[in-house]
This record gives sequence, C-alpha cells and structure tokens, in this order.
Amino acid sequence: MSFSRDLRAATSTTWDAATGHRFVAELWTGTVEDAVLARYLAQDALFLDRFVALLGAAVATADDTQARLAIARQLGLVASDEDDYFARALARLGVTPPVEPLPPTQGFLDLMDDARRSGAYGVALTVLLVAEWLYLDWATRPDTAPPDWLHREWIDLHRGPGFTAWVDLLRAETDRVAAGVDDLARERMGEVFRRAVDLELAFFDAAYGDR
Ligand SMILES: Cc1ncc(C[n+]2csc(CCO)c2C)c(N)n1
Repeated sequence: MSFSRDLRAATSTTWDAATGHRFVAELWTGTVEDAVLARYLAQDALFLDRFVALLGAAVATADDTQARLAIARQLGLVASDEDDYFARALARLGVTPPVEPLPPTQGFLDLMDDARRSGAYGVALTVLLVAEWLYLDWATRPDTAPPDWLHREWIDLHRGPGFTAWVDLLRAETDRVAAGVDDLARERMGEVFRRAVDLELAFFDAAYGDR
C-alpha cells in the first residue's frame, strides 16, 4: 500500500459519494439543469483562480526538475484549455461574474491559500492530487458521452491519456515526498487530503443549494 492509496481507501465513503454524486450522474446523461451547472461553474471559476496560484507554488517548491517541468506544463494547460471552456460555458449560461464564494468554495480557497503559503511542496501536492484524482475518477467511465458540448467538454477536460499521466505523476510525487518527510509532516499531508475530499463532496452539494 502506498501513502496515496491508503488515504484514498481511508476516505472511500466520502470519495465515492463525490464521484457518484447526482451532479456527476446528471452531467453524464446530459440532464443537469442549466441553473445547477451555472451555479457550479460560477463557483468553480473562483476555485480555478486559486488552483492556478497553487500550481505556481508547486512549481516553485518542487525538489525535482522533471516534476517541476511537468507541473509547469499542466499550469499552462489549465490557463488555456480550461479557461476557454469557462468563457464559453459561462457566456452561454448567462453567468456574469463576480459571484460570492459559497462555504465549500471558501473552504477550498482557504485550504489552497494555506497550502501555498506553507511553502511545503508535499502539502501543495496533496491538495492538487485530490482535486485532480477525484475528477479523473468520476470522468473515466465507459458510458457514452452526452451530446451537448456544454456537458461533454467538462467531462473530456478530466479524462484521457494526458490527464491520466498527470494524475499518475501527482500520485508518484506525493508518495515520494511523503516517504521522505517526518511523521508530523506526513500527518499534515493526511489531514489536508481528508479535508480536500470533504470539500469536493460539499462543492457538488452546493450546486443544488444543499450547503
Ligand atoms: C472543485 C473542483 N475540484 C477539482 C477540480 C478539478 N480540476 C481543477 S483544475 C483541473 C485541471 C484540469 O485541466 C482540474 C481537473 C475542479 N475543476 N473543481
């Protein structure tokens, strides 16, 4: 068992509730209401801004050149492809920023700010790992993709060989770093992992006004 696998197993109830969330089911069938998707994406735009800042912190603190380059390449992708989807999706749904962060979004912003300011590569990696791995998990299904680009592209951004390789790198890096730090630092990484999984579930709930 690896560090990441242990944490994934320890959080399986909440993890599976998130990857099997009503939002995910409705996205796959293309039946998610526009109002729900609009609320979700407006919040996710706030999330993404801080996520890019956290990627920058990981670039700055990585202790391995190949990992630093891989994270930098992903930062470039998030800042281009993903931002393009947001612009088109928010325009079509008629969402006009700025929006106020709902509690789960604020929780994520705080977690990402703390991780960034900690200057600890392992802590930054752990937040990135949960956010990316949990999304790869729900977006990787044998099901037929929904016909509307609004739904299909949000799935496609989170699956495929490139995204899978990125999550593999985050897992390998998180496991490598966790093996090299002391028990206290490892426990801190575990806390951050559990908090991030809780927030992912709450984030989906909030799209339905449940938080
Ligand atoms: C709440 C929330 N958690 C995770 C992600 C996933 N995510 C954020 S940035 C990124 C990179 C994609 O190229 C991915 C997968 C999200 N969007 N929203």
